[in-house]
Amino acid sequence: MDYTVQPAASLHGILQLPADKSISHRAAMFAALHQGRSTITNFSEAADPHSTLDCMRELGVEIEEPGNHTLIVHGVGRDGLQTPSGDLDCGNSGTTMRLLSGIIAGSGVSARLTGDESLSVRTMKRIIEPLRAMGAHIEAREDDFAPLNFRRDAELKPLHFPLPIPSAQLKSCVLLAGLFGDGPTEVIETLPSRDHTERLLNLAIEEKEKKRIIRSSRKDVVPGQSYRVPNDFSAAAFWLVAGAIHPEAEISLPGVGLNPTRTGALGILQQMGADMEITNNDHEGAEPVADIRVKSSPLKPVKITGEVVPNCIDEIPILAIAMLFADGVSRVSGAEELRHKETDRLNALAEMLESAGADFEEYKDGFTIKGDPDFRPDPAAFSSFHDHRIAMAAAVLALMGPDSSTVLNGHCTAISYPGFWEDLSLLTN
Ligand SMILES: O=C(O)C1=C[C@@H](OP(=O)(O)O)[C@@H](O)[C@H](O)C1
Ligand SMILES: C=C(OP(=O)(O)O)C(=O)O
Repeated sequence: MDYTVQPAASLHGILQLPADKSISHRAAMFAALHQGRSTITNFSEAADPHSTLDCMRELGVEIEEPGNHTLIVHGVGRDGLQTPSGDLDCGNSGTTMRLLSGIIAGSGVSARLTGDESLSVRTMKRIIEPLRAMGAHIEAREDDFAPLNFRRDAELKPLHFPLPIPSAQLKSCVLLAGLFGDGPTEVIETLPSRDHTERLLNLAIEEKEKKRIIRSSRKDVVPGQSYRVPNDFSAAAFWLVAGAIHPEAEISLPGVGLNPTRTGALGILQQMGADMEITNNDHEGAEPVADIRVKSSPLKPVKITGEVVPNCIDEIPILAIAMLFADGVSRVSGAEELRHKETDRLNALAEMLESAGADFEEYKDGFTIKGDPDFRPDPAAFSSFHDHRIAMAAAVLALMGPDSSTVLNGHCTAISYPGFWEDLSLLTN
């Protein structure tokens, strides 16, 4: 479905954001691996975490959804997963496929993991290699892509694994497989990526020579996952940028997850001069949360380099929109990973910004944008590339236009943010 976006005269309101997608996936998976009942509140209503729920049910885990965003998971423990009768359909969700692969490999259950058109062309070699080194048998299309077929005939061996890319999905996959092994599996991280897995599983972490060594083994007790999932910082980022670039804006976002391995975009927007206030700092389980308020702000250009990219990987499309309205040239480098998401996000941004008439140059690992506080995007029919984050970035850009624009296939926002279009109308009316 295509969505028409009218230019916004102002943006005002308080938004109840969707629950964090990364934490929702993990809450459901880890609750299943816990022996006993977990009650998770504020579980995400988005499509991706629901792909995870469907897979866990296929694996024999009883999950109740009594309403009001609550989930009751009757965990079966590490040895209680059952061979599924059909495929495990991971839908559009890279997190589901990569994390679940670690669990499937470890548990020894034979299973076939499938995905939609987008997920079926995302590389899985990164997880196949370490899982094979641990002893899992995996067959994949072209030895890289879904469908993935898993089989195992002996206990997994522990692995000492320096992460070749700063990916939280890869880190989590290996640590989850490690949970089933007798000896400790060690993942060595040089650039920190989101650490929800370590926090929620309470894994041992050693800091050594600026590296983090994270260990998992069968000795780790999988704790019950009874807590409230914080609201999604990655969803908040769209409104933080919209509020900062729009000349008549004030937006409040209560209860947002502010895990420091996720909030690179907050620091970047602060550096750009965004007028943001953070109050009511608190915790939901192992995760920090706070309220954020943003107001219209003159923005300065910024440089984002590879070291901070893992902490703002999903926010780079919307940060590019902020850069369009900054007073000068901004640059992003070390972000080649964006080419391996739901779509090639560097290419998608290039096409979006070209249709909008922006001054943009794409590189192999990033881009430069010549910003202008008076920039007005040309009205256009923006392609979403069926990628939720590209669709939402295009919508925020369209709010700044002189006339209405369209976001094609804008319903894909439901992958992470089912109420996105309603929230946009709430702010503009
Ligand atoms: O672990 C996670 O929940 C995620 C990790 C990131 O992917 P990579 O690990 O591939 O960087 C991120 O882009 C994705 O949206 C969610
Ligand atoms: C890349 C994303 O998710 P996943 O890898 O889980 O599909 C995302 O949500 O931006």
